[in-house]
Amino acid sequence: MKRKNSTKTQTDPSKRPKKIQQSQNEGESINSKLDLSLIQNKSKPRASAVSTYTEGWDQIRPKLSDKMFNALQELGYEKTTPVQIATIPQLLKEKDVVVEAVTGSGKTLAFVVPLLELLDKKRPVNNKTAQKRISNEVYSIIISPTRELAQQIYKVVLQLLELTKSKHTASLAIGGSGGNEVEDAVELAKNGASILVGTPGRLEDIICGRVAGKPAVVCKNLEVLIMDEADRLLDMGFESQLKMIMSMIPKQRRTGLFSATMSEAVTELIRTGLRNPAKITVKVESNSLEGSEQKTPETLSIKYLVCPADRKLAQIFRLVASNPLQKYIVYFSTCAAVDYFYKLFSKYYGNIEKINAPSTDDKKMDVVVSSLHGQMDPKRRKLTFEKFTQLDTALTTAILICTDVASRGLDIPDVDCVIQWEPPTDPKAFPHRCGRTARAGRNGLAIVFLNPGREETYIEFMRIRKIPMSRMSYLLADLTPYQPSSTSDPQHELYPASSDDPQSLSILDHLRNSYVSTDRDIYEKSIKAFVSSVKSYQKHEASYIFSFKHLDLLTVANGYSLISLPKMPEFKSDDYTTFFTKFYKPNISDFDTIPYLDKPREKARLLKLNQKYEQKAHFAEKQRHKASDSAPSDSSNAKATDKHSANNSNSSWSNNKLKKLKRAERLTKKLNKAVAIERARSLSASADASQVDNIDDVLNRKIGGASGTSSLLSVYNTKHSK
Ligand SMILES: Nc1ncnc2c1ncn2[C@@H]1O[C@H](COP(=O)(O)OP(=O)(O)OP(=O)(O)O)[C@@H](O)[C@H]1O
Repeated sequence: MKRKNSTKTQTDPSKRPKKIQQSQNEGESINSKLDLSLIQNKSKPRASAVSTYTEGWDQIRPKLSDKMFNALQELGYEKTTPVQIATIPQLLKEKDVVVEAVTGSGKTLAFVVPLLELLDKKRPVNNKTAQKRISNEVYSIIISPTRELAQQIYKVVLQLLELTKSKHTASLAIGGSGGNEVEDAVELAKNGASILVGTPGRLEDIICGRVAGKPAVVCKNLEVLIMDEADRLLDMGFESQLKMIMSMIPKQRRTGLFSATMSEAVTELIRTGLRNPAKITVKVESNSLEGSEQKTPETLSIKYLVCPADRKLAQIFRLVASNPLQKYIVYFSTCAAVDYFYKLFSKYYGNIEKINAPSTDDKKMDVVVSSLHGQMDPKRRKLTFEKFTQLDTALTTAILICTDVASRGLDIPDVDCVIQWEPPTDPKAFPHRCGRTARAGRNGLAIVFLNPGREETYIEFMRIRKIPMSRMSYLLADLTPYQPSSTSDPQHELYPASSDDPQSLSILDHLRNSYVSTDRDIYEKSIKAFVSSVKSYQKHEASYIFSFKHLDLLTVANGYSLISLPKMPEFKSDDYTTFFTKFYKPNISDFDTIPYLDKPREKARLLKLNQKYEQKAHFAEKQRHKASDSAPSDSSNAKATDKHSANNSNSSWSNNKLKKLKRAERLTKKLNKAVAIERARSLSASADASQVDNIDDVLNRKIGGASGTSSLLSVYNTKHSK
């Protein structure tokens, strides 16, 4: 892993790619074989620190306009990257393109530059033409799968429009942006925008008129359609929107599909939406895959770390401790897992809740934790993304915890390390996640955790897909790499026995005791996170590697610092006992007693709980009346019972009565409990929220385990207190 004073890299001009093979022929693959020898450089990278520089912008044919050339120089883009030198001429020559090039290789400029140049050539906007132009005309559409990526592309477009002093305009069309959709559509209908950048659903609304009742824009003179992350657009189920948009725009247009990974599904899109496209594939010569190319940038080092699921958290904390003042992205598979681990990380690093708040002075913090996932409010997503992007790692360590919503296309400068808690369910997402680091020629490290055993096959699985990985050593508590002794059990070749690294597991107990069992919000999040992650594991496309039946669920649960196991069919009844004996010795017997730390929320919860018990009590009383009305007298009942046991007869009448009586007896007991609780509540009704703990004490004593797990815990506690 890169140390703080080691550097990100810049290519020595003398070591520029020796050979870039290009084909101007349609349908022929363009193979840019790159010699990516790098040199260390002590300074922070500049925008131009692209190790894959090839030719100058002036080498592009047909030539770029002077104003575009100058704008690119002004932005610090001194040379083109291979994908740019290969793609821009094709689009300028009005050819359709399908472009596959590794992450961080500069695909955005590869379509934005020719798009602006084409519009200036084919649809110039000046005083004369402006009069001829239909006011709400759109000349170009760029489609992106996510809001964040659309916003990022939009920024690049605006920057170049401004620097080239273009009269063209651009507009952002993304769902849930917090704006008024109707107003936006009316504004577009009035003034139009030469370029629309957006997500498929929102673009479809605007183009097909779903918002304003009729199309907000006129597309009959549309020149260029770009679909970025094309395979992802299809994976996300946007095919119908894409088809609808394509049906509303002229067939005589230029179309470009871009991604770092192309899938089978894209073939159909190419067939229906593109006309004889040039296929451009930028390949990277691999050092690790001998004689072959790889599908990830050469400056990206991908490592796997094999360890049991309950050591991952400690490994991450140790990694961060051994490499502070860096930017980390940690991927989880579900939104619920992100929410939970965001809380745990923030608590662990001691800056909970300040992080995503707008007014925080991040610079004062040592470790800034933030989170991002698709179910977050769009405004918060935007804010978090911007803040993480702007954080300066000279002053702070920054950790972004996220789902795959942040795996595609996002260009966050200076991300040093990407950590994957587990491989993504869709193997295609893997290089995209890794590719959030090592962008534009900088060095970067991506680490993926693998459970020992079957999951280690993933290394070969990725190698076949031209994604090389190497092993990373397990970090010990003193932050040195683990080295097995010659006498070590072969099972512990990759990581030590838990008895040799007790700190790794004691971190989990610390988190449980300090946070999960003291804050109901975190406790509930822990359960949701675990359940959602287990479900997600079952969805792995490579299910023969990620075999659910081989997953050690109890170790996974321990890795989540759970204090109770959720009721899931996947757990056998003795799993509960195993968990509470082997992994966690609970110090809590009733989960109803865990309070929300947020006082109004806790008050509302207690009120609800109270109502629940009142209802139960009411019901119990009704049942008792019913039972005593219809039951024979005690003596006759006793007689019946005696008779029943003496004769061992199975008279259905007496059996039913007996059951009813027993039920009534149970309900009466519950009623008595509820009455006692009610009494305790009315005593504390006038008490303020600070007395909540006392109420919990009462609850703790009076209410039995609410779930199967709590009863088990009670059994466990009883046994141990003996
Ligand atoms: N010619 C260039 N010279 C220097 N930097 C460049 C050049 N072109 C692009 N970059 C920078 O490279 C970074 C990555 O570019 P971009 O986001 O377009 O990559 P990408 O290929 O689209 O990656 P992904 O597949 O992850 O979406 C950006 O920060 C961009 O500013």
